[in-house]
Amino acid sequence: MTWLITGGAGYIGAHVVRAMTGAGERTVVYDDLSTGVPDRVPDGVPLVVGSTLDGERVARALRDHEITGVVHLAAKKQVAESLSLPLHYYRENVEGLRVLLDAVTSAGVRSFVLSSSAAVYGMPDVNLVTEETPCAPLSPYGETKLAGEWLVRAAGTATGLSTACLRYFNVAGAARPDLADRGVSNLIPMIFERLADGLPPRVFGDDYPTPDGTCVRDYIHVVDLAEAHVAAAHALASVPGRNLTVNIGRGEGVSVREMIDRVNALTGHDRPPVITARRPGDPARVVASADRAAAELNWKAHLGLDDMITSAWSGRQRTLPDAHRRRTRPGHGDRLRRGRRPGRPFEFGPEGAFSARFPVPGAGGEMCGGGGWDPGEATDDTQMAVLVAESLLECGGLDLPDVFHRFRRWAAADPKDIGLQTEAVLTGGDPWDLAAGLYFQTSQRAAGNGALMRAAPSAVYFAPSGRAATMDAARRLSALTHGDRAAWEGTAILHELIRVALTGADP
Ligand SMILES: O=c1ccn([C@@H]2O[C@H](COP(=O)(O)OP(=O)(O)O[C@H]3O[C@H](CO)[C@H](O)[C@H](O)[C@H]3O)[C@@H](O)[C@H]2O)c(=O)[nH]1
Ligand SMILES: [Mg+2]
Repeated sequence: MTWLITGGAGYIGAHVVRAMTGAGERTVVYDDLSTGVPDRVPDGVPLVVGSTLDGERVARALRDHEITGVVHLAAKKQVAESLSLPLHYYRENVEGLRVLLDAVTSAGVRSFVLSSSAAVYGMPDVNLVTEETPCAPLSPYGETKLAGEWLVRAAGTATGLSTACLRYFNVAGAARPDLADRGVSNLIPMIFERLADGLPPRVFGDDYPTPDGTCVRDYIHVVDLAEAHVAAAHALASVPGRNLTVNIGRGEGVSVREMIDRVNALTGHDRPPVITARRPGDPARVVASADRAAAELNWKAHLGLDDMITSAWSGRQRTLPDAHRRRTRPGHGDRLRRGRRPGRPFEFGPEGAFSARFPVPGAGGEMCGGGGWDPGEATDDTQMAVLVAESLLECGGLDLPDVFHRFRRWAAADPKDIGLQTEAVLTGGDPWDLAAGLYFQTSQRAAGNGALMRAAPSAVYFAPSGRAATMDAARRLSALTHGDRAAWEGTAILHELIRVALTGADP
């Protein structure tokens, strides 16, 4: 069979592609490259750049490559982000799936495997979660996964399409360092971040009703998870008209504290964690019953926690080497001449990636380059804007020390370009709330440009809160790197203009 793997350039997708080709299946990757990276697609596997919201492009890919099965992994997957951008999640995860299924059922595809999540269960009050445990998702993300399962099952029942919904538990690890997860929003990468920064890992609450008081999860190696897709593909092919829903976990609980201890031990650290407040919405315990997977898919996990940790650690060493190794900094020109680096969605995106994700009717244009930047490459200002956006979403609001910390880590990682003032403030080693002011006192100079250029995410984020909140946040974000009040006011005015443009409010 020939399988279309949507999201095949992503972290999990890249592993699924390799497992499927390893099992002798032909594969084609379909990915909008919003978070996927073309480098992850193996040689010899075609890559079609497109969104699943683009029914025409999907239909053509199904036809051109004579697709007989689909594994659908393309989706948004950040729980916190889904709380602030629910409509975006419904569009990408539900509408994107509906359009895809429309094309799939018209094209005569026989099998469909959906990437679902334990997030459909919400806060399950059971020792082991079976597929019969009631679904009560707690986030728009989990809702979109559950709604996706409904779409898939209904389409299967109506048309005879064989379907499998795989409910992933907590995925970790990598087959090879270059395939590792590049995100940092889950427990293992977050422990790594803290250790690498010389900080104690954080435990989000130790007063849960669990043996050591910390949350318990079922961690599954991405290589095992990928094999579960092969097993599902085979199970569907052997019995047409099947509708399967299966947990993909190990059936073994690991607490946050146990995880931190193990990471410390395996990576040569000795940093006891700090206990912080609970993260809202975290269930105490989510551990799979893996019985149905064994019975229906003849699959079970083989790899353990140590493999997950050590393989993820090797991946991190490879993708973020500069941040913690380099102490001496090359000159500005040298930095601008440096070649590729792993990065943001459109950095070095191949032709077509931008317009595929953001189709503008009537405009055939792609981004242009200049000033040492390639077309579609994220400049230093854009990189800082992304840091602001990530901090707002991950912290659930304005956390100035966190933003400054992200800026400083970015500056220390030798970015391709950085403003002189921004660099001085971020690399000087002064505390976050003093650094910009101290620099201004001695230099008496602080251009407004840098703080202005990263305005978009905070302006969009605070727009619903009104003018005062928006301008106040703008000033404080500006003040992280710029000591001059003129810079703060300029940034505040730009925020307000964006807010007015977005909401139609009276300026
Ligand atoms: O620095 C950290 C990071 C995480 N945690 C804790 O570690 C546990 C695991 O957190 P993750 O964010 O790694 O994973 P979640 O279980 O919250 O969420 C994962 O499982 C969900 C399903 O339940 C969804 O699929 C989601 O996409 C996926 O990230 C949680 O108790 C969390 O509070 C900490 O204590 N400290
Ligand atoms: Mg610049």
